[in-house]
Amino acid sequence: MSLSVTTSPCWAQLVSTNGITLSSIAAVFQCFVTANLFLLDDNSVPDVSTKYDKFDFIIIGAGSAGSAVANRLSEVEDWKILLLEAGGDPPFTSDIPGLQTTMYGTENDWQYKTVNNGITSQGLKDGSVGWTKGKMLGGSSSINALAYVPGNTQDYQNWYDAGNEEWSVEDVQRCFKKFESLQNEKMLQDPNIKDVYGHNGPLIINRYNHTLRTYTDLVIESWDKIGFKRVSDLKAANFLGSGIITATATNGVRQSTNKAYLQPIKSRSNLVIMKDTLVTKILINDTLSAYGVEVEKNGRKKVYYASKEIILSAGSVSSPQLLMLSGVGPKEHLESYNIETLVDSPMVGQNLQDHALLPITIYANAPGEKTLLNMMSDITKYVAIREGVFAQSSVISDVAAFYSTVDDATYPNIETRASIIHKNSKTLEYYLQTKFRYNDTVLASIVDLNKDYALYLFETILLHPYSKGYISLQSNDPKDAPLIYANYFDDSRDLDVAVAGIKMATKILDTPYFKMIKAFLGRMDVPECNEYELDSEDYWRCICINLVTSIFHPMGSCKMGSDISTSVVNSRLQVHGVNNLRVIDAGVFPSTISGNIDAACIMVGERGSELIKEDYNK
Ligand SMILES: Cc1cc2nc3c(=O)[nH]c(=O)nc-3n(C[C@H](O)[C@H](O)[C@H](O)COP(=O)(O)OP(=O)(O)OC[C@H]3O[C@@H](n4cnc5c(N)ncnc54)[C@H](O)[C@@H]3O)c2cc1C
Repeated sequence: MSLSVTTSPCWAQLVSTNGITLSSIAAVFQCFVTANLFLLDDNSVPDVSTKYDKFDFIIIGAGSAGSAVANRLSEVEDWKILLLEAGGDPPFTSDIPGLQTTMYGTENDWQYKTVNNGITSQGLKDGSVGWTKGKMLGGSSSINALAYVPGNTQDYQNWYDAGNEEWSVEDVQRCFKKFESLQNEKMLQDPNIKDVYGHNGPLIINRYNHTLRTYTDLVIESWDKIGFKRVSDLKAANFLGSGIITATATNGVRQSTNKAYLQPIKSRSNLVIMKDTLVTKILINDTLSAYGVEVEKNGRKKVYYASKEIILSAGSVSSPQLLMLSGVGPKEHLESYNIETLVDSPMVGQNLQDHALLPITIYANAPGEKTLLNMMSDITKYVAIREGVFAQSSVISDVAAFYSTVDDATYPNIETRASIIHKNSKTLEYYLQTKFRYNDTVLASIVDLNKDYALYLFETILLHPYSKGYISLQSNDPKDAPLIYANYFDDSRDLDVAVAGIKMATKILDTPYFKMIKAFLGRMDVPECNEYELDSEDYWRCICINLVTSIFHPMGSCKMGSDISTSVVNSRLQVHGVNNLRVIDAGVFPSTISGNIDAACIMVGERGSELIKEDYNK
C-alpha cells in the first residue's frame, strides 16, 4: 500500500494521547493535505477589500439562505451586490462528511450555548445545550450533518394558512425544485421519485453508498414491523414512514451552499464577497429606512451603504441580535442596554423554536469491533477514491422514520434517526462529548456498555414542539453572544409527545432482527432517574428532562406574519416598521418544519430572492 510507505509520519498522528479520536483522524488527513497526497476542491473566495462603499443590496451572512440570495440577486447584471460574512473559507474537513463534528468548537463554529435554567439538560456539562452554528462561507450548511429533508407539505400549508400569502405550497415546492439537482441514478429510474425532485438546480443531492447498509436495511425492516411503514423515498412519501434520507453530498464530498451558489459565481463582476467581516450594526435613518451597515474587519471599522435594500441572513441567533443592536426590538429590553429604540418591535428574538433531541440507547451483539487496521484502510479508501466511512455523515446513519404519536395521523410529530456504532468504538466518546455535551457520568455509562456491545443510538426528535424560547441581548457589544433561552419542555405537552414517541420507538426491541442480535435497552446513568424502572414512563420523562439537547435547528426568532405585535417581518420578508430591510433566513419561519431545516432555509433564500426581484420588476 503505497500510501502507508510514503506517509508513515502522517499515520503517527492517528493515535493521540487520548487514543484514536476524530480529531486525530483529521490530523492524518491534514498531514496528507500538506504532503499534497490529497487533492481538494477550491472552496475559497479571494480576500477582497473593495474601494467601493456603495452598493444596491447588502446581504449580511453567507449561510444557507444568504448564499442563495447573493447568487440570485447578482443574476441581475445592473445590480451591485455586497455579501458580508463574519467567517472565512471552510476548512477541508467541511468537505469530508465523516469529519463533520471535528469543526464543532473551532473558529468555524459560533459555539453558542443555551442559558442553564436549572431544570432541563442537567445531565449535560454546565446544564447548557451546545448550539453549534457555522461561521464560514456556506454558514451552517458547511458544518451540518448533510441530511436533505424538505419537510411535509402540511408545514408550508400552515405557513400559508397563518396569512402568509406569498408562501403557497405550490410556490414553495417550485422553489425547492429550482435549486435541487438529484443525481442518484437508481432514484432517477423511478418516475414516482424522479418527478418530486428538481434536476437542474445548483445543489446536488444524492444518497450515500453507506458502509453499514446491511444494518440500516435491517433497521428499516424492523421499523416497518412496528408500524413506521417503509417507503421507497421519503420526499415522495411526504416524509411519513421510514427509509433512506438523501444527503447534500455526492461522490463523498459535501455540497454546501458555498459550493452550490457561491463558488460558481465568485468572479461575477457585480458581486463583492467580503469574508472575516463582522457586521456590528444596521444603520437606519430618521425616516426609518435602512441605508447602510457598520462592519469590523481585522480590527478596523468601516461603513458600507445600500441604495436599495439590506438583507439580513445572519441566521436565527444573530439576525435578532443585530436587529436589537440596531434599535429594532422590544423597547424595554433595548432601553435596559442603552440602545435607542427606533422601532418598538416586541417579537424580535421571541417565538424561538428548536427541534429537541432525546436519546435512546440500545445495545446488541452486532456489528462487531473495528481494528486499527480497519480505520487506516477507511482513511486510505477515502483519500484514494472518496468512498467508505468518511464519505458519509460522521456517526449518524442515513436512515430515518417520520411518525406520529397520534393514531392514523398523516402529519408526523416525531423523526427518529439511527446511529449504528461498532462495538468498542474509538470515536463514540468524542462524538458524545462534542455533539451532546453529556457530563462525565452520563458519558461513562454509554461508553462503558459500548465496550462490549454495539450501540444503536436512536435520536428521537420532536418535530413540532409547543414550547417557545427567546433570544435576548447579553450586552450592547456585538461581539458578546446573545443569551439563548431554549425553554425545552416549557409546555408540558411536549414531554407527553416525547415520551409517547420514545415508547413507540423502543418497540423495535421486540422485532425479529433485534431479538436475533440480543438487543437490550441500556440505562443512561442520570442519578435523578436511577430510581425508575428502565423503559417506564417515569424513566423516560426523567431522561427527557435531564438529557434534552438540540439537533441545531433554531428557527422562528424573526417570525413572518401580518403585524408587528405578532411577528417581525411580513409575508414579503420586509421588517415591520423599517423600510429597505428584509430578513431572509431560518428566523422567519412562522412555524416548525417536519424534519431537518437546511432545505427549507435554502428555499426561503430562493423565494425571498424572487420576492425582491418582483418588487423591482426584474
Ligand atoms: C451542526 C449542525 C448540524 C445540522 N444538521 C443538519 C442536517 O443534517 N440537515 C439539515 O437540513 N439541517 C441541519 N442543520 C440545520 C441547518 O444547517 C441550518 O438550520 C441552516 O443552515 C441555517 O441557515 P441560515 O441561512 O438560517 O443560517 P446560517 O447558515 O447559519 O447562516 C448565517 C451566516 O451568517 C453569518 N453571520 C452571523 N452573524 C453575522 C454578522 N454579525 N456579520 C456577518 N456575518 C454574520 C454566519 O457566520 C453564517 O455564515 C444543522 C445545523 C448545524 C449547526
